[in-house]
Amino acid sequence: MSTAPDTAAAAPGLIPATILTGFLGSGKTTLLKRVLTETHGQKIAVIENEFGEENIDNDILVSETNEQIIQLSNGCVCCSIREDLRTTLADLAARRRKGELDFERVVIETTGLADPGPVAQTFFMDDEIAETFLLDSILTLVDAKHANEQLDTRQEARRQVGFADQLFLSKTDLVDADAVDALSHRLKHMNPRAPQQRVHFGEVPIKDVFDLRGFNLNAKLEIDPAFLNADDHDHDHGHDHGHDHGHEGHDHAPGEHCDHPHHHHHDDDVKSFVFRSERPFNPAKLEDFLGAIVQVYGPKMLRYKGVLNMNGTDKKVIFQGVHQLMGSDLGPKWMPGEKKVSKMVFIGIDLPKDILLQGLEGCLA
Ligand SMILES: Nc1nc2c(ncn2[C@@H]2O[C@H](COP(=O)(O)OP(=O)(O)OP(=O)(O)O)[C@@H](O)[C@H]2O)c(=O)[nH]1
Repeated sequence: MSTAPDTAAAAPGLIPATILTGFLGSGKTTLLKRVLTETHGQKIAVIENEFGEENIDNDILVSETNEQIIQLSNGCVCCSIREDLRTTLADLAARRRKGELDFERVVIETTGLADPGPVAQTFFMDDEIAETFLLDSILTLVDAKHANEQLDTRQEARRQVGFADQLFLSKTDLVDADAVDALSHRLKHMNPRAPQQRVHFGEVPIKDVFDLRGFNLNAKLEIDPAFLNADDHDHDHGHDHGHDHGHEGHDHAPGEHCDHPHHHHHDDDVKSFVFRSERPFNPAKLEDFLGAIVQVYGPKMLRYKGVLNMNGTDKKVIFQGVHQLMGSDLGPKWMPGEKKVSKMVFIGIDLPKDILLQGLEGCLA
């Protein structure tokens, strides 16, 4: 059933790789999930890089597809675990050669705070990787509802736009047409090279996602002279991660194993923490509590998501939000024997962790 990609002949033996990026909550997983569930006959290996230690996207993705999903957690793929990405790619290629794995392409979903530059570098810096993989393109999701603020305040968001070979504008349904046009105009100024396309809940034809061959090293060098200078990647162009690199007082610091702490700015204000419980939630209490919390802290709540055990259903409840906007879906059933543990991750700026954790505790049935 498997259809060989028609561009395979152009690059015999090289496995195309796509980097999927975009700020927190911009719709990366939504788009990827659509791509994985579409019947295109292609086998895709997915490398997921999750912020924080909980692999919630995995639960969302794996539940409905049977693709090969590899998790890179406990760090951000663009810095502290870049070596993990290299070894993961090398390992995937080796297992494919041995016939243990069967896939035609790789998608790397970065964290919403990743700088795509160093991720892309991996494909050029290492001979083994360069001889096996071909960086097809960097796709960047832009959240039409929140992009202006993100671009104003977050360097990562700007760099993600700058590096894109293709820009997808998500959530245009949440803003009026003039606002989308204005955003589009702004993006055009930032990256005139990347075509823009509006996507509604990740709905995009597969031909607009794969085999773009948009990655042009020269174009990358234009925006980033340090691009091929791996050791320097976080010096010269202000690799200004807002995320947390394992300094005191931080919980579940995503960059705990970062071995270049001196390269990073230490005024990191973005932190994450996890709520976990084996007791089910009372849905009404939870809704009231979260509704009240987002009224107050919404602007600081960059991203929150979880897989919840909720009274009244035998299915997992997939819950997520960005700032004041939140929503939930019913996922697959809990498997027999599976521990019904609710997990929620919050990523935000100066969030009142204790208030949130205690409040959630109070919503348990
Ligand atoms: N209204 C609207 N919501 C969308 C659209 N695309 C995605 N969403 C919602 O936005 C939220 C975030 O989507 P995800 O796909 O999880 O975003 P993400 O970029 O993977 O998030 P992180 O991995 O946490 O950075 C979810 O609730 C989606 O259902 C869209 O086009 N319109």
